[in-house]
Amino acid sequence: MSFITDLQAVWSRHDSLLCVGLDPEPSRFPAVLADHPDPVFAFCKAIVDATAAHACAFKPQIAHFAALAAEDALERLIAYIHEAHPGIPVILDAKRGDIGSTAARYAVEAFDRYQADAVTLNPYLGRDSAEPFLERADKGVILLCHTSNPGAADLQDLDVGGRPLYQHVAKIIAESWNGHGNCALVTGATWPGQLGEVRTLVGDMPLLVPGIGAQGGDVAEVIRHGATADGTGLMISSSRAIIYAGQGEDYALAAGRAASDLKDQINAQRNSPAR
Ligand SMILES: O=c1ccn([C@@H]2O[C@H](COP(=O)(O)O)[C@@H](O)[C@H]2O)c(=O)[nH]1
Repeated sequence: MSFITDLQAVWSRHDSLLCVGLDPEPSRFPAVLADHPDPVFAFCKAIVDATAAHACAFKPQIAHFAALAAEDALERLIAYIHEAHPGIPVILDAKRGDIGSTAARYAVEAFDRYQADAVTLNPYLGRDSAEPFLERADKGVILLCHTSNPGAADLQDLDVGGRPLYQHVAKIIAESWNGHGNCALVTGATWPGQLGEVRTLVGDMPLLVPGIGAQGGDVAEVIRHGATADGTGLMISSSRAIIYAGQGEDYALAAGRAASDLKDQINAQRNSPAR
């Protein structure tokens, strides 16, 4: 199995395009974890178990672990997801990008140390910077194309020879970097027009779409502009709106309900006659 085949299988098995983001921030943890000896792992594990049935992927963001010196918790968490919820891909959101020799070490970090199924990369150092990741044909390589933040337009929308820069990124990756069929692109939910342009340029390539929930993206717009003809093609990511849905002892239950509700909202749009 590979990242892409696992993703296609879980889209169908869980009838879900929802990617659950894991961004632990201890200041937002429920009081019940205050004296826990291993709070980051315990919090994330509870969220994973409560949301797994509704998820097509998990996306831990590495800075949220590294800032806490909790890389060990991240390693154990990914191992736990593979063991307890096999077949649900883990995307390490690390946005790596560096010269080839360093990129090779980042690939070892993501795929061998952390055992991630896919990793996010910044493509702006060019093809050689992505090569150590691209050559791992069973792993997913998810490259920033049009990000969800307000400043995304500053550079990514700049006109370059009659086309915005992000469209060049989409075309180059689809036409040249995707020789192993293991590429995907990050396109933010908060920029639905650009999401639609990317979909047109890259065919059925999977798109990781952050920006639903805390950043205010619109589910209907994402499905309308981003879904493939068969109603898949998307990993629609939400972190804070799911993992901090509840503050009490039942925080994991609340996260499970938030994930289930968002999955249902997404599916209602996938099945809408207006699509
Ligand atoms: O364009 C991008 C790329 C990555 N992210 C990451 O996704 C989550 C979003 O968290 P929410 O709580 O759902 O807003 C976070 O880890 C970002 O680093 C993104 O938001 N936009």
